[in-house]
Amino acid sequence: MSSLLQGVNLYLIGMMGAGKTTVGQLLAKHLGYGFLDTDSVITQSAGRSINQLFAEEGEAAFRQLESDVLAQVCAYTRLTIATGGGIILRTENWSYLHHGLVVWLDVPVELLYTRLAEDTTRPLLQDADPQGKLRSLLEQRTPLYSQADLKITVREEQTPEDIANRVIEAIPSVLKPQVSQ
Ligand SMILES: Nc1ncnc2c1ncn2[C@@H]1O[C@H](COP(=O)(O)OP(=O)(O)OP(=O)(O)O)[C@@H](O)[C@H]1O
Ligand SMILES: O=C(O)C1=C[C@@H](O)[C@@H](O)[C@H](O)C1
Ligand SMILES: [Mg+2]
Repeated sequence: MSSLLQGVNLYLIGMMGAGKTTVGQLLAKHLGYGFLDTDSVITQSAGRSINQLFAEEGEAAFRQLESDVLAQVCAYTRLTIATGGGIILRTENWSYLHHGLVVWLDVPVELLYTRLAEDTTRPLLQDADPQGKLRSLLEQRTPLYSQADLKITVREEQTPEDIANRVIEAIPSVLKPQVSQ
């Protein structure tokens, strides 16, 4: 599989709680790739949590940091990159994402909500109706997530390892082997 990918980066996109970070780490291991998480790069370099960045600088400033990180990351190869759930919002980010193979982890809202119900680290879910918020964000974002090269629909019983394996199995369907002359 690594030889088919030829070092092309894998970008995981999808909603908060979709499993981009969890599955991305497994995929990197399977592919012999490095792993990066844009949210972690941002929080480490800013020395602040995502909640703090949203509260102190605002969402727009966070989105700018996210674009800056993505622009830097795409200069490297052999990486699996877990992105933030909103990376798909800026058109300019797509010019970077399309340098690699983009995989959408599509997870039903009910499952996202179960996973994140106790989680306080996602500022956009600090809402009176977090499940409704997830539903409306997914509705707004679905046309953007749909621009991925690959869509992996996730069911409740699938473990992160199952999902990583499904991604690996699906890669050949979007990458044609190069024919040697
Ligand atoms: N297939 C799975 N089965 C069960 N739990 C999972 C699965 N994938 C992820 N989780 C759990 O769901 C939670 C959210 O996963 P994760 O942080 O990987 O999502 P994310 O897509 O990176 O979210 P964000 O966009 O907010 O960074 C974590 O607690 C993780 O352990
Ligand atoms: O879906 C989103 O907009 C977000 C997802 C997270 O990964 C973080 O990037 C942040 O909480 C915003
Ligand atoms: Mg993540």
